[in-house]
Order: sequence, then C-alpha cells, then structure tokens
Amino acid sequence: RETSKTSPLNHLNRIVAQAPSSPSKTPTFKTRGWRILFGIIFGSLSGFILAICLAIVVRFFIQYMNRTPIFKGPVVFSPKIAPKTLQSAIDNETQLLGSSPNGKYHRVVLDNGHVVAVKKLQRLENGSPETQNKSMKRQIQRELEVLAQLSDPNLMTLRAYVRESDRYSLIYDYMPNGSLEDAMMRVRENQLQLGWEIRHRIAVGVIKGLRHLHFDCSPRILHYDLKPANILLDEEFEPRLGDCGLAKLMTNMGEVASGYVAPECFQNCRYTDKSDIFSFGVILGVLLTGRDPLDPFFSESGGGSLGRWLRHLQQAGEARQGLDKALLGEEVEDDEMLMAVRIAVVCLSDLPADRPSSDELVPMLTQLHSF
Ligand SMILES: Nc1ncnc2c1ncn2[C@@H]1O[C@H](COP(=O)(O)OP(=O)(O)OP(=O)(O)O)[C@@H](O)[C@H]1O
Repeated sequence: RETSKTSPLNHLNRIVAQAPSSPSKTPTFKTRGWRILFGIIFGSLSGFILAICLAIVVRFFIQYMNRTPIFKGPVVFSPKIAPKTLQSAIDNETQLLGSSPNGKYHRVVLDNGHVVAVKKLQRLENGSPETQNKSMKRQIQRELEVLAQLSDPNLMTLRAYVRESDRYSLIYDYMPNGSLEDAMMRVRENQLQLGWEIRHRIAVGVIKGLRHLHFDCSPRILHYDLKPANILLDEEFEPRLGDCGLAKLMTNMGEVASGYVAPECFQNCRYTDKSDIFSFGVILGVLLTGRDPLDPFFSESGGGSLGRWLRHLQQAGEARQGLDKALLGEEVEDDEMLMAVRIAVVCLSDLPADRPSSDELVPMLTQLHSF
C-alpha cells in the first residue's frame, strides 16, 4: 500500500539507497586495514630500534664503568720488590749499564739487597689529545701486563714498572754476565773465551725464547729488536731475551740495530716473525764468526754484509774459513759449526718465506750432530 503512495522517483531513490555499498566506499575499509598493519609494523620496528639503542648505551656505560684504571707510580709483579721503596731506589740509581736513544739501563740495589736492572725509557712524545693519550697509556699498560706474564727460562720477565706521567721505567732481574754484546766484545779483545759448546747453547736458548714468543703466546709477540745487546746472560751463560715486545715504547726502533734488521723492514716496513728470524741469523753468524756485523770488513771486502759473506763462503765450499779462529779444533765440532753456518745462511735469506720458522729452527739447532 505504501508502494502505491510512493512516487516512481522516490522508489528509485530507495532502490539506490538499499543497493549494496558502492565501489567508492571499499578503499576506506582497506585503507584502515593498511593503517593498522602499518602501525603495527612501524610500532614494533621503532620499539626494536629503541631497544637496540638502549642496549648499546647500557653496554658502553658498563664498559666505561669497568675500564681499567690507568696506574701511576709503581706496579709490581714480583714478591721480591716492595712498591714503597722501589721509587726511591730508582731515583737514587748509581751504576749505568747501557744507554741508547730509547733510554738508559741502570743497576739498582733495592732496600732488601735484591739487585735489579732498570730501563728508564725516553718520555713518550706523542703530542696526542688527552683521550688518545689515555687510550695509549691503557694499551701500554695492557702490553706491560702481558710482558709480566711471560714465563720462559729464555725470556726476561718484566718484574715491575713505574709510570711517571709519560715516562716509564721497566724493572728486570739483573744479569751478572751482562749481554751477549758485552761478552762478544770481550771475546774479540781476548778477555773472555767462549767455546762452541757455550755459543751453541746461547743460539739454542735464543731460538727457544723466540719460539715461545712466536708460537706459545696468543696473540703472538714479535721481538722487533733482536740483537746481542738485548740477549742477557745468566751465571751459566744461559741466554734470556730482553726488551721483548717493547716496540710501542721505543721511539727510535731500527735506527740502532741496522746490522740486525731484515731487508724487508727497510724496503716496505713489513715486520713479521720471519724478520725476527733474520735477526737471529745475524746473531748465529756473530757467534760462529766472532765478527761484528758492522765491521768495515764487510763493506770493504765481505760482499756488503755478514750474511752475503757467509753465503758466498758456503757456496764456494769455504765456510770453514769464516769460522772464528778461536773455535777451530776438534773435527766433530767443526762439522756441527759448518752445519750451523748453513742454518745461518738460510735464516739470512732475502725473502722472508725462504727463512725457517723458530719452531722449525729449534730441532734443527738442537740436533746439529745428527745431520
Ligand atoms: N737485565 C740486565 N742485567 C744486566 N745488564 C743489563 C740488563 N739489561 C741490559 N743490560 C746492559 O745494558 C746494555 C743494553 O743497554 P740498552 O738497552 O740501553 O742498549 P740497546 O739494547 O742497544 O738499546 P735499545 O734496545 O734501546 O735500542 C746491555 O748490553 C747490558 O750491558
């Protein structure tokens, strides 16, 4: 009945109104869905990023709080040294043992009668900003702690150190027989006789100390400055490597010991364990020939260096002529020494890859007689 009252136009309007929603309204629903989805993704993403940032901040804060403090004054690793009296003993030091552009060695007698060797290093002139300076001091501190942990009969262990501002003093055991440099000088001046047995023992001890640094320490330690002045001799002439791993504290590395530095260090400043082996080769050459690698003889008529001279003699089958006259004697020992010359020549190869490792050299040198 109502239909009958409605005009055709109204009827049409009602049909349009009751018709299912028009296609123009569908995107509104979809957009809302996308918005919700986008909101969820954005919310969780920003929450995730915020959590990461917070974790980083907390981590840095914890790291900052746990930072190793930078020690000033004496840091002692040996029960034989009293920190309280160490500083005054160093200040009153008397006997100078050795001196180089990197610092000075003194013999110091402590209050309790214990004798130590103190290396007073040159002031660190880094001129760096305070923060960099601090991180450098922290790094040096960590490295000194590693050197204090070294425990091998053929290495000088750091017993203590004292830091005063940018100056470090390193304390080691005092070695009554001085260094191999001192000993070889006395040998050349006929004030000391060192037979092959002792020289061989010194060579074996040096390579064992080097093997400990190269293969037993993690990360491996390179010596960087292996030379007779850094090989100390105890009462039985057993050698101990001194100044191990002090590269960061030495401001004049390489200048002093040019006769012992491997060629690649001059050419491309690349220092590896094989560069230490080259220095060992020169030391073995010094023990066998009794000559100083800086002897003018080598530049005048020895082919330019101890290594080239030894190689030339060995290739010509005349290695015996290179041996220290004071060593020549029994035939068995001569054979051992000639084998040692061959080993020295390989260690002095120009290419680092051609040199044996310290690990290979220990059995080669200890079993000379079996070759
Ligand atoms: N622990 C020690 N006991 C006894 N004498 C030592 C000891 N350490 C060093 N010496 C003496 O000091 C000398 C070395 O002095 P120093 O280290 O200043 O010279 P260097 O090794 O040529 O210098 P650098 O290594 O800084 O280039 C050795 O030859 C030795 O006589």
